[in-house]
Amino acid sequence: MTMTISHLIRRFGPVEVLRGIDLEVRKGELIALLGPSGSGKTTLLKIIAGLDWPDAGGLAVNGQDWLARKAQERRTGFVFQHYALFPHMKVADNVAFGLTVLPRAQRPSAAKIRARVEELLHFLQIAQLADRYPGELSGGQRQRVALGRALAIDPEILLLDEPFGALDAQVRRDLRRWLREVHDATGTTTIFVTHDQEEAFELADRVVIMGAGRIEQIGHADEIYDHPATPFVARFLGLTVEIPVALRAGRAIAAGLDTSLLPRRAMADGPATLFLRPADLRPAPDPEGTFRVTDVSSTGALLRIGLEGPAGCRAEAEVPRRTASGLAPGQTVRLEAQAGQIFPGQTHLGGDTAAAAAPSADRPILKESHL
Ligand SMILES: Nc1ncnc2c1ncn2[C@@H]1O[C@H](COP(=O)(O)OP(=O)(O)OP(=O)(O)O)[C@@H](O)[C@H]1O
Repeated sequence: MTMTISHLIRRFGPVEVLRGIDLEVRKGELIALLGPSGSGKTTLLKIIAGLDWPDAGGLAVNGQDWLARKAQERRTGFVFQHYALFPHMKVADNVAFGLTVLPRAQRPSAAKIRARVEELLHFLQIAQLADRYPGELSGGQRQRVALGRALAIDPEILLLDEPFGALDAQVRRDLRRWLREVHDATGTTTIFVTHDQEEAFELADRVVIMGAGRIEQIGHADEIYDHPATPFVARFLGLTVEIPVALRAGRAIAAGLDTSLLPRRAMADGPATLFLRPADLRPAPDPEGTFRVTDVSSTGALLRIGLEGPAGCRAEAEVPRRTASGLAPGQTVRLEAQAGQIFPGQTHLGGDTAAAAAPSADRPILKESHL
């Protein structure tokens, strides 16, 4: 199955919650929709499932218009964060449910349903839970059962909305690996919503980053991590330090900032902003330095160094505690950028003032290349 989403728009009153979504999902793919709360991920998933309808745009599966079909006619499997399994039904009956309510003409015989459920429970490694009630399961076990229930009908597409969101970190990690194995074995095209970057990057074939109703970037985890397409994506991925620079012949230049480790960029000269992770900024004591340490705090392994630079520019560096000597409040330092991304325009003083902060759809995405 191939899904084509074209220029989908959804408004709630005056608010445009989906602002023109274009996305092609390929057969057998596991796609993660990643974005902050309120970016429209769940709304998009609900439209795909037929639980909500767009104001404009198209949704086609294998070339057929899915917006003309009711939810029951789409054969989607849906798993929510808090999936309400039927509490009065045993696990096996919960998993069988979708098959038992099929129209008579499509419904398998009782024996076939039993065999299918047994096979699925074994496959999902929850056969030992078959006779338990949902109230007798852990959160992780419940989500495995919920996935079994969604898979029982052999869905065209599996939609998962933060399915592990309510579980603790270790269980989440285990379930993530398990889900990837299940996906690889079934080949079911899957869309997975999360706001957890690690989860999206580890699980998905392709990650779709959403911000405020728009797709900001689509790509493989490594590609997005190494080359965030917009300032929004950069910030979302933790490049929270923004230093105003001048671009000259592809180099970022700022007083007291060594950028010689950064590759040259094929970008026009002019004002720009260097985005970095705090761990990629190395401060070194220097009486001539243009940045001043404002505060130092320790996490045990790391020191967090607050910095203030020219024109009130604020930055934060994170350095291994054992390697950081002489960094105390009041000390002037020079900075070395070990990695970072450059976007045109300046966002200095924390204000989103220029091109660098404008929504991506309003300006072309710059392709960066190493000269
Ligand atoms: N039925 C509704 N009526 C009005 N506004 C809605 C409705 N459903 C969603 N919204 C709004 O649409 C926006 C997008 O919501 P959505 O649930 O799709 O975001 P999300 O990215 O899934 O967020 P989260 O990660 O918190 O679930 C939010 O601002 C939300 O308040």
